[in-house]
Amino acid sequence: MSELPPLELRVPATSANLGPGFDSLGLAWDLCDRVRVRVAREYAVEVTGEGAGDVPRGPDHLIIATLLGALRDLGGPVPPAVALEAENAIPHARGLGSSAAAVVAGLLAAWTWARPGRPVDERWLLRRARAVEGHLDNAAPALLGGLTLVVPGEDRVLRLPLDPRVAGAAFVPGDALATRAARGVLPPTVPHTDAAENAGAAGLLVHALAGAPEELLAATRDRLHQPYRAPLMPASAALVERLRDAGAAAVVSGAGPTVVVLGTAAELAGIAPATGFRVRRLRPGPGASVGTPGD
Ligand SMILES: Nc1ncnc2c1ncn2[C@@H]1O[C@H](COP(=O)(O)OP(=O)(O)O)[C@@H](O)[C@H]1O
Ligand SMILES: N[C@@H](CCOP(=O)(O)O)C(=O)O
Repeated sequence: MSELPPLELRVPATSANLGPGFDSLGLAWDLCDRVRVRVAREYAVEVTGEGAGDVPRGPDHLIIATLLGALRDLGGPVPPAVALEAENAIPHARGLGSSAAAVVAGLLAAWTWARPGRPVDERWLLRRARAVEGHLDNAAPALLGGLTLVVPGEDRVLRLPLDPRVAGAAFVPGDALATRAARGVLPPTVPHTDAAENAGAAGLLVHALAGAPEELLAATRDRLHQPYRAPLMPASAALVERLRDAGAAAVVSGAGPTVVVLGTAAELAGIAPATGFRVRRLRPGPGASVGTPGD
């Protein structure tokens, strides 16, 4: 068991949905959590940065629980305990994919211990991620980086072309909102006209992100989730409206309450701060990586 090597992982923040691509489109950012795991005699968890005071310190820590469950699924080896050190940069419960990043970290660590030297089986990883998360639009870009598309119901992911001029600006509010709560307010059915608008906008968004950033404002309209969630995040909803009225392609990141603006770096240079939000400038980034410390 002690032959299992210590591992170091980096996993990015992600914005899922991007407006009309509910549960299907997602983008990885250059904002990463760093995690180290090693076999230990007793559980030990050291966390700095985001969520440091809130996350569990034992086997119920999301990364450790995911790692142990996945090792069992892969037929072991399951260590007696795990020591984990995390430097968290991704805010928790703000719509930037912190839980998907943690799940991808746990799954990649499990695969590396159980199948050393073998490239990760994407279908296995996505199936496991969906079992924990319930949707894959964060886990896919967290794993692969860049812009990704998943088709709900299929454990398959496509990496889509992304114009290198595209960047982002995230407005992160102080208040948290659990994704589970934000999914809970969505209605079981939506009007046909709204579904049709979203289908068209999602297609236009793929085109805009591939090389037509001037279309981003029209391409980021959403009727499927943001209107229903607005009462849970009134300040974010008001900010989206204000930014869009001023011509910026603002959307709710994931299930919110972070607001993200998509545009070229030149367009985003003019973005002003908003009261009650921390602003973080973002660039699209690579997917998760795993190695041994010091690699
Ligand atoms: N790095 C992490 N380590 C441990 N737990 C985490 C980590 N990231 C997220 N979590 C758990 O997931 C919760 C947030 O997940 P969720 O509501 O899906 O929001 P989001 O993924 O948008 O940040 C946190 O409150 C915490 O319980
Ligand atoms: N499609 C999901 C995305 C949730 O993303 P998160 O970063 O808020 O966890 C949804 O909209 O519920």
